[in-house]
Amino acid sequence: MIELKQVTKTYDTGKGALKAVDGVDLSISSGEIFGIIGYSGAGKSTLIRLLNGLEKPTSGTVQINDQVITAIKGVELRKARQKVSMIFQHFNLLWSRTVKENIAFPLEIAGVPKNKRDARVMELVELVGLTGRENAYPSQLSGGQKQRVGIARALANDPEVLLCDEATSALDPETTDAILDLLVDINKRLGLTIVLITHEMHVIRKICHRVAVMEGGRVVELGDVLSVFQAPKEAITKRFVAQVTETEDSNETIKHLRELYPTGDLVKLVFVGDQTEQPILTKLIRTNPVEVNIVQGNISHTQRGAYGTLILQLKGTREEIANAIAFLNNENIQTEVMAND
Ligand SMILES: Nc1ncnc2c1ncn2[C@@H]1O[C@H](COP(=O)(O)OP(=O)(O)OP(=O)(O)O)[C@@H](O)[C@H]1O
Repeated sequence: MIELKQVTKTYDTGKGALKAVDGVDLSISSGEIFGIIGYSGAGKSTLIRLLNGLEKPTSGTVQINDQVITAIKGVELRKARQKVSMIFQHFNLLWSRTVKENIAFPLEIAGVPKNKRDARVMELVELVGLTGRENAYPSQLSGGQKQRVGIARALANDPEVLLCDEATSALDPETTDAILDLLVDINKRLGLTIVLITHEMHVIRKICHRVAVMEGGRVVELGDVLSVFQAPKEAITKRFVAQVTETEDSNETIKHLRELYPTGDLVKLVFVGDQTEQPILTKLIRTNPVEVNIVQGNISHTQRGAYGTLILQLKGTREEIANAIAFLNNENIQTEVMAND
């Protein structure tokens, strides 16, 4: 539904030309929650402005559904842009208007008559969980409530795509989670395509289906969130993944665990997707005479399933331990012996 082909955006700065976005190819499906992550200056904001036609690429094309938005202008472009809405880090609300009036604003601009507007506003207020706060002013709302107004306003004219520009970066962790849950709910209920930019891997892990990692204007890694978390390829991706996973296998950690559990083998199990739902450990203990201790574990949940690692201490004869590991491999669990007797 969204197709970027060889998109480049160059800015003329005092010090010469700067490629903010550099040869980006992207294909985002309808109904997908797609995350773009990168550090400051990576080109995320520029890319998102290219998606809603606020910026024109220096070269390349941006297509949304069957319309190449880089090829249209004037009324046609304004119409196409109505299908792409946006929410912002600092909410961008009108401070002199109430919740209801803020949400009604895009409807007024679109020329929706007053009686229809009121009904639509109440529908949106309910959708984003603001019932009872309709007449409050933004200054009377918490950060999370302000973003709910931002979301309701963005949805007013039934967009096909919602762009989120660091939409939870100004919120505390608990409120962030509530807003992310709301975005997932809206994605499921309305089938809305969501493209979000962030520098927080937690946001990607919690709600995205796929992720693109940007560095220096380029997309350096792209994939299903679960695969990227399980096996990040680029150094920058590994740094982002490390934001939300423990690094259990540093030499120091292994040494520390060995001191705590001096006998048997320490074996790391890597789980992906459905396996985390299965009673693998119960089966292991029932079918193998080894003694099993759970030493450390870290299972995370993404929109595409769970992934994670578990470190076990396996005690028994060499043959019993080898059989237990073979059993796990047979169940499609990756294993790695971190230390043995
Ligand atoms: N209008 C502009 N004129 C000149 N340079 C710009 C302009 N907009 C962005 N840039 C430069 O382009 C590069 C990418 O900026 P961009 O804002 O897209 O990155 P970002 O990943 O969104 O970072 P941040 O999270 O800090 O906004 C930066 O070096 C920035 O200074």
